[in-house]
Amino acid sequence: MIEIRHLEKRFGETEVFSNLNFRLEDGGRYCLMGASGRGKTTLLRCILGLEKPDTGEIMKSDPNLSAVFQEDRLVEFLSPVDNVLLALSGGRSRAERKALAVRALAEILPQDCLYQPCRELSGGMRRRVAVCRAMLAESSAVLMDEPFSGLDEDNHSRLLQWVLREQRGRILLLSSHDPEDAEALGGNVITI
Ligand SMILES: Nc1ncnc2c1ncn2[C@@H]1O[C@H](COP(=O)(O)OP(=O)(O)OP(=O)(O)O)[C@@H](O)[C@H]1O
Repeated sequence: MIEIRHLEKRFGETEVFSNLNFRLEDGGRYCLMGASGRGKTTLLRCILGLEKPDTGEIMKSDPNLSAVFQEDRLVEFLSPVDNVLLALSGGRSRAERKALAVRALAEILPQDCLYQPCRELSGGMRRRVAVCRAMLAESSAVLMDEPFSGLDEDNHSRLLQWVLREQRGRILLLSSHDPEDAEALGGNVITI
């Protein structure tokens, strides 16, 4: 569970948002919507603890969150498989973790990309790696900032369906400008 109470954020004299209130339930799917510049990225950064709100509270029942940022933040010289492996915690053998990463990536990327350095991949492929890494990480919530930007329609809907299948009872909160994403997430829209 993540609960936001009376949240306010300003940058200097500029108010980004104020008196923001909502609650995200475990297993819930939520689409964060709002015109450009309304503060979606700032809000996600506040929830992730990367930005400090000026007033209000953010309560999390579990602090382990995973994220996809607007930029991919991949390790460029590593392959998709190795990037995803970096996010997989211990508890399983390396061979098991690798099998998990390969199986997941093979569902959303062409097979011949799995072992290429990420810097050689297209923008859309890199996006899919970033999404896969966040979804496979152990976390209680996955926060994604416009995760489908740069993807064509086919890959967009395939990746979205894959994300929904991989949710595993966690909170899913993603920002998007696309009403079809909101609909696919069950119509739970948080407007900012
Ligand atoms: N570090 C910062 N310093 C000053 N102003 C900032 C900072 N970060 C964001 N802002 C401002 O806060 C406002 C909200 O920005 P934010 O990136 O959160 O919006 P957004 O809704 O995610 O936009 P988009 O849909 O274009 O990604 C903007 O006016 C932006 O210029």
